[in-house]
Amino acid sequence: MAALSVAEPTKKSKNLNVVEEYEKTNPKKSASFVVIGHVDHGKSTLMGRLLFDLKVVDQRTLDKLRKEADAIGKSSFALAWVMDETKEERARGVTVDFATNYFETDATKFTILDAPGHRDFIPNMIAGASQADFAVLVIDSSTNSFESGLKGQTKEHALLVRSMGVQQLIIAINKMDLAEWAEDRFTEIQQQMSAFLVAAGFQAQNITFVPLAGLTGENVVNPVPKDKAAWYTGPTLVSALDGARATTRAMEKPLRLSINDIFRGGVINPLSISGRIDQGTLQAGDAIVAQPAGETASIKRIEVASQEVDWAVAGQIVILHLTDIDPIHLRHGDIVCHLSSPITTITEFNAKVLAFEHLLPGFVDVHRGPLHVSGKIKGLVATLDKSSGEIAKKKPRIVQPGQVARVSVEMEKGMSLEEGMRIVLRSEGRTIGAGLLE
Ligand SMILES: Nc1nc2c(ncn2[C@@H]2O[C@H](COP(=O)(O)OP(=O)(O)OP(=O)(O)O)[C@@H](O)[C@H]2O)c(=O)[nH]1
Repeated sequence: MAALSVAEPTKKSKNLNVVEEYEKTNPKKSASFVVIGHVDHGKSTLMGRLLFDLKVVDQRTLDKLRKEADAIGKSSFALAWVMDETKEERARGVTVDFATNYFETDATKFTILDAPGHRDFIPNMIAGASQADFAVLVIDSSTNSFESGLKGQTKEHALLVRSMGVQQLIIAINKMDLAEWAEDRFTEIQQQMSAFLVAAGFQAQNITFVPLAGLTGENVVNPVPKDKAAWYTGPTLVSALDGARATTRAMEKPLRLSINDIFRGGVINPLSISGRIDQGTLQAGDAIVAQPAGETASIKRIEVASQEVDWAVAGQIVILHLTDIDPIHLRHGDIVCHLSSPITTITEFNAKVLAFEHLLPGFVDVHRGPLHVSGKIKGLVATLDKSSGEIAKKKPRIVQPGQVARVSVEMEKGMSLEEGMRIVLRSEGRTIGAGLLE
């Protein structure tokens, strides 16, 4: 008698044309963004306000947070805690996902990547920015705050997301209540920021400025009343978010999904992974390989936003339940590909990077998403013009902070990388540069 197999049979693929299936659904646009800005400029409060006014968070939750905040004499923090609250909620649920928040408007499904308020903000921000379609830069407009932010993280964050390939910015000029909704204050900040951002390589038409107040809510979801700011006729934050250009969904490209989380040992789903599909499509029954582990598996079931689905496309964050896999070698940060078109694993590359500190040939850690490998900058190929990308100077001896340069890098071990991927160079725990693989 044949031995009984305890393994569940591999699910048969329906062999769908996923791109066609997707088009049939007449899909809503979807977009993801990071929230950046100097400490205390109001990032968390603004996102809390947005989620509350869009009714993602209900009055009861906010009342509860208000009570807790009042109890420690910090009533204004209730809105800022909304993001943490939704995170915790999710952590208690079954479909634990990374620290993101979802919301929808009539036009768009949004993902807020990298909820602000993390202690270790820069590395998180880099990870978030490397997946973002655009960034919301929050600036405190009140007296002296904008100015001190400029010396602090306002510029640094803007440069950082630019170097990670983010091209669109929404500038939330916040705390306008404290600036008494003064038009000249808004204009002053807008002019200074525009000059800086254009010099940093953003195109003026890709930057939208919105005056608002996260704490009191004007111009976030609801327009500012005319008696407060008759001079402003532009969009609210939500309409600016809706107006952001649609994601270029790289659906036709080979599947690439960076593993964000691995869940082992469930009874129904012994091995599941989550992550965002950066490009390509997938469907139940697909044969996949995680690189560089080289671990193969079959997709048994797919979940998107807690719903079981037959397929998923670039831009979606998915949970994949896998079979036929030996999970030992799977790692956070591995890239899931179709078995038929795996990503290459390389040990050398050229990259276009923005320097945060002086760059010289020498040792660096190369980070891609959550993974990193030791390596070295072999050579400084050229410095580049920030806006045109043309060569400014060949073989510089050193690259200054703020400059963009092409560098050649060698790694001690292979990493799965390909053109267009975003990498970060760190040395002694500090980010010294970030950019794109060429
Ligand atoms: N008056 C006024 N105060 C605000 C506004 N938005 C935020 N604040 C206050 O500014 C302080 C900082 O707000 P947070 O939302 O914690 O700032 P953050 O940028 O998220 O701070 P970190 O996460 O620590 O970087 C809090 O006391 C808020 O209540 C606003 O629109 N008006």
